[in-house]
Amino acid sequence: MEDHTIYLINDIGQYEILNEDLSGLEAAETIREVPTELEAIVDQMDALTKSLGIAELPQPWLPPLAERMTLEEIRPLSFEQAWQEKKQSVSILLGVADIPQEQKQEPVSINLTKDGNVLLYGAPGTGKTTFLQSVAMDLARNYSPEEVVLYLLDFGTNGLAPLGSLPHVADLMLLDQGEKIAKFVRILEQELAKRKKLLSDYGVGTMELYRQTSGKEEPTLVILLDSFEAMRDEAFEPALQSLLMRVSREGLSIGVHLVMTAGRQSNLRATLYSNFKHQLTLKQNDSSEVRSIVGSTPLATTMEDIKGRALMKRHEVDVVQFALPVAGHNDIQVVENLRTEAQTMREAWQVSRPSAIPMVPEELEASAFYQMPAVKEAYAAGQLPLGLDMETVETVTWQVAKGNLLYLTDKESQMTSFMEQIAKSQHKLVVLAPRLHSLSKQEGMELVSGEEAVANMIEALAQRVEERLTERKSQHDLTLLVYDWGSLADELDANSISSLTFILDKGRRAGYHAIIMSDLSLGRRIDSMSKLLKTYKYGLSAVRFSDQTVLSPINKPLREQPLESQVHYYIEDNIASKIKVIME
Ligand SMILES: Nc1ncnc2c1ncn2[C@@H]1O[C@H](COP(=O)(O)OP(=O)(O)OP(=O)(O)O)[C@@H](O)[C@H]1O
Repeated sequence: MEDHTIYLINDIGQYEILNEDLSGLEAAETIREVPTELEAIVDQMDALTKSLGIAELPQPWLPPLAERMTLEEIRPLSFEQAWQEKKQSVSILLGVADIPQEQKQEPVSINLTKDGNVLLYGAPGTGKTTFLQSVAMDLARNYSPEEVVLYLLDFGTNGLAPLGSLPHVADLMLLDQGEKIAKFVRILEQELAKRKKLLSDYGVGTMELYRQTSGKEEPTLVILLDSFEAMRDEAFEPALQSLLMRVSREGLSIGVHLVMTAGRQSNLRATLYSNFKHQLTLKQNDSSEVRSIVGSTPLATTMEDIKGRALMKRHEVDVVQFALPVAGHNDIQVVENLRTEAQTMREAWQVSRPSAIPMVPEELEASAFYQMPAVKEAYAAGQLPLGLDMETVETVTWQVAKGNLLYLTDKESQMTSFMEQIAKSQHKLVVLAPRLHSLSKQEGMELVSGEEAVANMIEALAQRVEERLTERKSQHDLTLLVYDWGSLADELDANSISSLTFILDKGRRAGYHAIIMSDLSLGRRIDSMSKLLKTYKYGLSAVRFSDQTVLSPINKPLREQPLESQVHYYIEDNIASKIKVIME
């Protein structure tokens, strides 16, 4: 509290009071705050103008931008209705811009069809993930899943997960799903190539012209990527970076767009970020970082520390408050409401949804495999399903026309398990096994073991093959299973081996097809049957190519990784691919 008393200091240094204390404060019992003169005058004028009934003049400036707003508050809409309407282009509503020099605040949108890609930077916790949530919700409410398809790459803190159930979302990928991301890259590469070809077939330069000339339409694909920097040093990084580069460069004309967030511009290559027409930034710790993104502006040093408050270069650099995707008093409520609305949209969309990135299950249970519709169909059609293609997830079956199938494995348990799988087929089966084996007799198959019995069976079969060849019967009649050739070979004499070689070599033309299971000792054997097997280019291998020399396709990987559990090589026409099998 200030003391306004004026004193005279006399010759002997004493204080003499010169004025009277007019504050009246001595009378007050407790004094907490004294109004300033300005406040007292303002209060007095306020009371006076009210008592005289004088109306307030409008303020010459707009109130400051709201710190929280939702998309719905800026532009209310019903998604059911919006999905029905045909639109010329795809745009996203970001929030509201403050333009004090023009005394206005206005909604800000970005037209993806026209401008392509968006890149938002920001220090940690400034609102990057929320921005992507809003972009996804705005797109989902305005465009049907037939018009816009979203791919979500969530390398941050799972912030995009609540959007997963939107019917527009083809798939959601997390940082630790490298295999899925690698597959996503391949799928998108194919999609880009397909779209470019569509345009060239019709001799047009944009998707809009393609729509007009062909009468057909492709959905706009939007890739939302949160936390660009987080993918550093991941195995998929080079492939994904090169895809992002391609999309940022070529995506505009073919309707594939990128909306991405990152911390700092210096973490990206200039060749990448310069392809983004719109680069925006939330608060940064360093104002020079802000200037390098939006250009020189005094606003760089005065950015307020408000969540979702950004700078965006339009005609000038403007301050923009991003809208929240949905209402909610706190983050938990926002996430809850996001989930609910995404689910409501999913239920409302009864038409087909975009295809997810096909992935085989981490662990393929035998029971689940046999329940798969495609597997059931294959068995019903008389085929033998071998496993699921790792890339397409389609069922791979034994193509009898391609020849006898060689199965190489160093585990007997895998041979037994494969045998059970074969026994479920409708083929007429004869199994030749060594004396010691762990096979149990299965319905529908004739199990022969022991030297004599096997030798007799081989002679009988060889004779039958001769007869059928003369009778010109070539229809698939019998499947011969040679179980554990490595052990069986040691039990057979030269005659039996030569007859067996004859059955395998000539039997196919007589409808006698064979599956041969062997351990890796096959590589060292020099009998006629083993020599024949070593010429096979059709088979399954449970071991790496670097561990065996029998099956050696032309596309052998240079640096071969160990095979993951339940993954085998499937070699057809000397080309290898990976399949997931139920053999463990
Ligand atoms: N537009 C907005 N309006 C109001 N609050 C917001 C807005 N955007 C974000 N927030 C709030 O700011 C906080 C951080 O948001 P968000 O997680 O999106 O930031 P981030 O930059 O992605 O963080 P990180 O760097 O940790 O990934 C959250 O509490 C969120 O609710």
